Amino acid sequence: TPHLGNYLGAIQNWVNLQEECSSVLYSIMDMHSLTMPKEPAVLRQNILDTTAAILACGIDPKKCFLFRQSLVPKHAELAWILGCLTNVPRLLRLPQWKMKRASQNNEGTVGLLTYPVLQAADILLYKSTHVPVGEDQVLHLELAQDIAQHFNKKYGEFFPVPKAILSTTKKIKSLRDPTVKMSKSDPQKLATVNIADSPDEIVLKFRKAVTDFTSEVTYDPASRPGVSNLVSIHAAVTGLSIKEVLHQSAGLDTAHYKMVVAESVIQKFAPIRNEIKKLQEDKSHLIKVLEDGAEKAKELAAPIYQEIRRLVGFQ
Ligand SMILES: Nc1ncnc2c1ncn2[C@@H]1O[C@H](COP(=O)(O)OC(=O)[C@@H](N)Cc2c[nH]c3ccccc23)[C@@H](O)[C@H]1O
Repeated sequence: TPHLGNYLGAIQNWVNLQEECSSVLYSIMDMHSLTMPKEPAVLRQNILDTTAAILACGIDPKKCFLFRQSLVPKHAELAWILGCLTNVPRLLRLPQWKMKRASQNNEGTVGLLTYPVLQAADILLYKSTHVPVGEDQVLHLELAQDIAQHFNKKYGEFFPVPKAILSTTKKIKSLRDPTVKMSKSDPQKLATVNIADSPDEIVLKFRKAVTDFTSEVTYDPASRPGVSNLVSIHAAVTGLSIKEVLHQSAGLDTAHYKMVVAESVIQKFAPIRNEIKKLQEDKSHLIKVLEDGAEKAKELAAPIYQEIRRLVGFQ
């Protein structure tokens, strides 16, 4: 299920975008998910849980395309074509490869290495013009832009060069190591707050959050990354500015402040958590949402992919 970073850096904006834009696609990236080893039963459950969470956050399949990536096989087909336009050294330089490969005994898989190419295919298969992402994904989007330009140069102007819509929320950091981003794949259970966590889990994770030896609450990400991360989270979930949050917290020590932030997170996600639980009970509804969305996505992709086949010489 999504974590605080996903919600504050991404999903919150997605809900607004579906209101503002006429053609918006959101996808449960189950093929990307395989890049980190998973038991089949776990993956199956994650797909449904993520869908329930996304719907509970306010994504409305009537206002957007919401679908499961692997139900639209053209993502993989296009990734192959785009992979043939991408240099291996470029992929080897990407920080996510280096980081995640380290967690696989430094023996990353082909899937992990070429994952950003699949991401480019996710975007270009629909001739997308704008991609809402957090700043951690900027390098991947730059790769998609370069691949689009490379394709256009080789085969003639075809893909729009997709632009990032960057979220205003800064990267949310791990609660155990505030120098790295909060991440789904973090092996430390206390590092990542999921939006469906129980109040007790949320309190525990914030209580154990790594800060420093100064008890005052200040915002200085460079020299005090731990407490500054808490301030960022507090501001983002309450909708207040950093200044307002600091003003409210004047006089608190970090131990008390952690509980204030935990409480604000609990408050923010209580209704979403209840809605997730309700949606999880209706598995067939979740499956149908993803299948209906995939049919719509396939229709949108078909003529574009047909043209790509012609351009590269498959037809
Ligand atoms: N700690 C954090 N703080 C703030 N924002 C964060 C944090 N962690 C994640 N995000 C944002 O959440 C979205 C999904 O993140 P993923 O890492 O699953 O997201 C990823 O790993 C992508 N490769 C998924 C993907 C696959 N295909 C695509 C095509 C277009 C856009 C995205 C994709 C992202 O917007 C990300 O910026």
